[in-house]
Amino acid sequence: MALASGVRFAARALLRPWALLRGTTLGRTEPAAGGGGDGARRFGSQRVLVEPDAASGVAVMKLRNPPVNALSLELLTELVISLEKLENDKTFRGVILTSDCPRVFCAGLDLTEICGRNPAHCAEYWKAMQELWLRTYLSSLVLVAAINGACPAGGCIIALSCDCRVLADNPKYRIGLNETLLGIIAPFWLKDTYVNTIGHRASEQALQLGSLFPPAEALQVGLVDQVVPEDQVQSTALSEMARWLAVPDHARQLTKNMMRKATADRLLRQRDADTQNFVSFVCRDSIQKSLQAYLEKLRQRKG
Ligand SMILES: CC/C=C\C/C=C\C/C=C\CCC/C=C/C(=O)SCCNC(=O)CCNC(=O)[C@H](O)C(C)(C)COP(=O)(O)OP(=O)(O)OC[C@H]1O[C@@H](n2cnc3c(N)ncnc32)[C@H](O)[C@@H]1OP(=O)(O)O
Repeated sequence: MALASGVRFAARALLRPWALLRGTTLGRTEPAAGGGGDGARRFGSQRVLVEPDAASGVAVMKLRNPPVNALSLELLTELVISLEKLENDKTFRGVILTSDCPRVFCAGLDLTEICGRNPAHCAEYWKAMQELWLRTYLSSLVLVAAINGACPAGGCIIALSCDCRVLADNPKYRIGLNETLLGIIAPFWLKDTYVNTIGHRASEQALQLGSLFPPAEALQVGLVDQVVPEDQVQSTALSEMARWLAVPDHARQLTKNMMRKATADRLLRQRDADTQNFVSFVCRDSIQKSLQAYLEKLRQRKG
């Protein structure tokens, strides 16, 4: 079901002008630096770099939307399409998601997509966010997040929808759902994903407080599976991948589906209502004011 809706979304995206706007170049293939054969060819789009390794069946997908990988509409669209491309290619069994931007894995929702925008734009944006979550949460591929930077809010959503998370041991790289501190509320499907990962009580506390966990605490609460020195994030993600790929695909995929389907179905059943909730909530004057103030604060705070 999610696959069908993903295909529909991708087709829609390709037909819609915004998918082609601002320099999006989907499906470009080019040799990796220093690379030679098929396994070293990389492809992707302007904001998502894919480095496939056909021999191992693993692709590294890098978010590159500088300066902070904010989830713009274009980035969301390109992530969905790149993932779909890998899912449709039977060569690939696993994807490592990481950042191409220094110090930041992903800054979450691109606040400029919901500040001062009209309701139709906010609705389109939120549908793209839902689609990325559904697509990653239910992916038949093994997804490992190699978290090499700060990972707040929407960044944490992406990491949580992976099967496994490896975080670089740097106190500046905090991870969590800090929505309440912005005066906004995590949607129910994100809350469910949090609860599925760290349990009810820990989620209740962390969500209300808007906690952003430094690495040791993130490990302790179960938000990430490994914390390693920064220069070992990629190699550890590859070792984790090998562990997950040692399991026969069909058994692992059916088990993943059994564990996650109910959570995804809950959103699929009320996707339109969730979109309407989001739009009416973020378009309120009071919410717009607090988002605007938060953006201003970010712009003034340097370093
Ligand atoms: C009743 C209720 C009913 C219904 C509810 C329905 C729906 C719920 C509603 C909403 C749910 C939303 C769920 C998800 C939410 C989110 O993701 S919100 C976004 C949260 N993100 C953050 O809080 C992170 C903010 N950013 C940072 O903390 C830092 O930037 C960083 C730690 C990521 C990186 O720090 P630095 O490297 O120091 O970089 P700078 O801070 O200097 O930033 C550089 C540049 O980037 C701009 N920027 C940063 N983050 C964002 C962003 N998220 N969106 C847009 N722009 C961002 C920042 O302003 C700087 O810009 P310039 O000054 O260079 O112009």
